[in-house]
Amino acid sequence: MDHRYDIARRAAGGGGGSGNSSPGLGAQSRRRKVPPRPADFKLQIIIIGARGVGKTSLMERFTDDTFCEACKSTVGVDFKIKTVELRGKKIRLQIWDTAGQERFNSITSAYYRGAKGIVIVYDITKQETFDDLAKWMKMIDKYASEDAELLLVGNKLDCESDRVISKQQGERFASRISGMRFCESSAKDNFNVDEIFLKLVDDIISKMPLEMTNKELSNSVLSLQPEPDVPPELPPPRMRCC
Ligand SMILES: Nc1nc2c(ncn2[C@@H]2O[C@H](COP(=O)(O)OP(=O)(O)OP(=O)(O)O)[C@@H](O)[C@H]2O)c(=O)[nH]1
Repeated sequence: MDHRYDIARRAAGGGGGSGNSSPGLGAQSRRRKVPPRPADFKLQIIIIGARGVGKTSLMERFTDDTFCEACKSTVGVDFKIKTVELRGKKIRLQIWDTAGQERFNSITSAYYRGAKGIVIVYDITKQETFDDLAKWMKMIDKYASEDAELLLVGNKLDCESDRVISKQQGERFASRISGMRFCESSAKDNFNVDEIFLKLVDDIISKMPLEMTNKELSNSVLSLQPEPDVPPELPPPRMRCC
């Protein structure tokens, strides 16, 4: 793990309150929690890729440090929030997990536009999930913002003995697309998971104009708004449970 990346714990209560309370205040006041410092801005990241490659597992490993062996397939979209600190900024990440099944493409495509970062996942043990990458790239070309950062991820690295896609193949694919990064991960073994998201966020903020990272962003697409920002024509995302 690269220690430049410092994941902020969402400090609900910030130390339990008792250490910050005046002794003369009543029980009600002693219980009052210190509000966490608000995030400086918000970023949306979307995870795409074929069915069963581990999109939900990567998201849940990153946000909750959990792994589900037998997850249900995502229907439409799901999301999770995580706040991180990078380059002295507190960033609220809204991570959108999309269904890999083709029949949901018309729903999931609506979430591409607002994403500043896109994680494209394949399964290193399944050839067809790698072959599908061209299709996902077409979706990106059609629906995503041109300046979105792209990261290709070969997941299920713990299944090395079943590997059919070499690391070089993944690297080669990514090298053909301008600015696309590549890495392999295991949501199961928690390998490279934080790195995927934090590197992507670091890339995004390093390319943002300084004034956007420095001051209030009330008029920008990155401004803090009530969550989630569901495209207006869509129903709210399904809250998935394993
Ligand atoms: N061995 C191994 N299994 C994994 C890993 N990541 C996910 N899985 C398993 O792969 C299956 C599918 O994982 P999901 O996270 O639901 O995949 P998904 O891409 O979100 O699937 P859809 O929602 O159908 O698009 C589950 O049984 C997971 O437990 C991994 O890193 N290693």
